[in-house]
Amino acid sequence: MSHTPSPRLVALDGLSQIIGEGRMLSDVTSDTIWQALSPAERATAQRLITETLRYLGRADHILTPNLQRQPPLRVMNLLRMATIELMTGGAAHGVVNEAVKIAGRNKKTAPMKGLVNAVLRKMTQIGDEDWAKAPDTKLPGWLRPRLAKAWSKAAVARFERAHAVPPPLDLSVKSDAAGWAAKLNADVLPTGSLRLAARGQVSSLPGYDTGDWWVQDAAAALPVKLLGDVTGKRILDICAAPGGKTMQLAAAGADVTALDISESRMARLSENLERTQLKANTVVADALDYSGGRFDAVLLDAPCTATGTIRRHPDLPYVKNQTGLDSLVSLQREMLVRTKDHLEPNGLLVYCTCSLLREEGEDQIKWLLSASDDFEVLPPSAPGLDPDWISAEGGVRLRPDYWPETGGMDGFYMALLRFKGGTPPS
Ligand SMILES: C[S@@+](CC[C@H](N)C(=O)[O-])C[C@H]1O[C@@H](n2cnc3c(N)ncnc32)[C@H](O)[C@@H]1O
Repeated sequence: MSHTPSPRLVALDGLSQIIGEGRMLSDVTSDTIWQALSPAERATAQRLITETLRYLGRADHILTPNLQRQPPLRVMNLLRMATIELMTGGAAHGVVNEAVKIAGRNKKTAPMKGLVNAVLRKMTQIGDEDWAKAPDTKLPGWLRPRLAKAWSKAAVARFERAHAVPPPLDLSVKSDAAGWAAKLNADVLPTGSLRLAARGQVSSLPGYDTGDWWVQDAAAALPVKLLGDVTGKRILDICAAPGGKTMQLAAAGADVTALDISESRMARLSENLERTQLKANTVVADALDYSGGRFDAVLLDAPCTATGTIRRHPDLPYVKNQTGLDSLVSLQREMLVRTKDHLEPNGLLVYCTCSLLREEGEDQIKWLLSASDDFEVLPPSAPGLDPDWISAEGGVRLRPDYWPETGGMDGFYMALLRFKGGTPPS
């Protein structure tokens, strides 16, 4: 008898930790039990978790009329996972049997084997149309009203629609976008990123080994472009890891210093630089303590709720909360103010966050301008930048419901500012 755990069981444990304990998927997958799975099994377990979280609202809508009362969370998660597998092409017999077996393996859930079997058999009768008609997964209570107030209820429904669609694969290329688009059968987006329709093993695509491109959502690639021509400029990239923006800056000819507090994430940045044969000075430090002289430009990609990336990371709504938001807003403000110590007079600052919340975007720039006379917002310009994206205070607001016909984009906020020079040192 094999002692290796099944991917479905590992996925169920992971799911319960994400939904029940607010652990991040990236954290869960680093547990030792995941190392006992083969790479293909790990990919299956990860896909099961991601899809269950993505379609959880739909699964609950279909499951609820078949349940007299809500079963314990682990059983509910087992039913959700199996239902979603059934509705996305899983073989009925195998999915139902395995779910019943998993229920039987745990003392607490074993008495509910019959329920799991009966409910899932009903799920095998649900047609594709009913599944497609079921409502999208709703954003959580701490986030939904806030986003509705900022962007309207209709916009939030469109965000939820966008979150239900698996995102395309976007790449940033070192050079020759058109040539790489032809080799990879990709489209060149208006902002210059490549978009591949087909998903698959990224590392087996042409150009991966030679480091000609890296994975980066089109929205995440825009902040660096606001800096214009960076050739020969000294640029401090604060909160740089794993290095998507560092690589863009280095590829564009800047002399980059990449700083991040996390040693392990910085190790990934170094690996990425090595693969792409790009160069940057790397510093592991707390941005609030760093004093490394003055630069021509600073890019601050501040830590945030990452609510703009929910379509890529459907675990985020379970992991982040209101308390987290409040402390992130304070940290972002401290980091913004500290950029004065790193900028030459007239130096440029790009502030950005992958958040859908005004609190971490528009409001931060408004706050900075009201708290200090040292900065002014400059009009943003970049290839493909739609004037409709420009917000009242002069930043750029990107949302997951933009570009719906070509596969959407991550939510992001960015603003370009000029440092006027500040108070001369006494
Ligand atoms: C949004 S991610 C950066 C993504 C990166 N700029 C890119 O394009 O690949 C935010 C980063 O902020 C870093 N971070 C969080 N707090 C920090 C601090 N106090 N000082 C420096 N870096 C910090 C995290 O380790 C994380 O890598």
